[in-house]
Amino acid sequence: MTYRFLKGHGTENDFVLLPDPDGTVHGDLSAERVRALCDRRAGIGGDGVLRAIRREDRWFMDYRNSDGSISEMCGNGVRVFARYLLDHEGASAPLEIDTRDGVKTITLDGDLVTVDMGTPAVFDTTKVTVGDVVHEALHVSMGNPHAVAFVDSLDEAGSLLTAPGHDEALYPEGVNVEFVQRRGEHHVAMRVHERGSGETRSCGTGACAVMVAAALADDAPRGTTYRVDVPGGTLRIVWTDGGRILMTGPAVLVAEGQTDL
Ligand SMILES: N[C@@H](CCC[C@H](N)C(=O)O)C(=O)O
Repeated sequence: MTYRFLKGHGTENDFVLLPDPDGTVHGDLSAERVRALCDRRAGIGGDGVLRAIRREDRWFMDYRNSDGSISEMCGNGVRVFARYLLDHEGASAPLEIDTRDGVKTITLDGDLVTVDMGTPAVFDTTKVTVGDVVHEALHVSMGNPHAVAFVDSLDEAGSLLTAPGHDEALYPEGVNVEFVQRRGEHHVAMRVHERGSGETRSCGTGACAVMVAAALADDAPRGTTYRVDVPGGTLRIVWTDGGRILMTGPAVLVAEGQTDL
């Protein structure tokens, strides 16, 4: 069967988007299909799949990592998803998108897309390991799990071809690990190993977790905007007086086509 897809990215975190308004085109969307679509040599290529399902008055983002696993939330993905709804489904901002982590509100700032990512949950510190080196990391949930480790140089993250070691009991379903280097006042840079996708060029929820860890370490007043550089670009993130995280960044659709993968 041939079906429609679009390809897009947010700070080079890239996705295959599958329009499936009635939820009937893709059935259960097997992990095998997701892996085939995300394969960078034999498929379309992507860090994950965004399936767009219409549910009564809202669209639902069914997000899958490139290994076929399901995650609660994808920050870059939801901006790309919003771009699709704005450009192809007649939506206008502000708009609401349903996710496994609840409803996210989207606004526009010129070409950039802002997502209200909700309230972070901050837990105790934990440990992550790269080779023999143990790093202290802060456990932050942005709906999905993160461990944020500050380093003097992003090279300390190593190749990130394999997942950093982590506390299996704390993260029974795996964790996204961010390594952060300070670049200046309210300015950090990060690399990430994403659960289910490996090292990616950006992770929106990861950048929010990093901002939260940096703001807590800096004792920064609420309302301070942080610049978070990722290998694929820059995100701007603020922790509001109301305790919510707002993330602003690009969202681009680059291709559209038909596939029978
Ligand atoms: N790239 C995403 C996060 C995708 C999900 C993550 N790999 C997980 O398993 O939790 C983002 O931009 O937030």
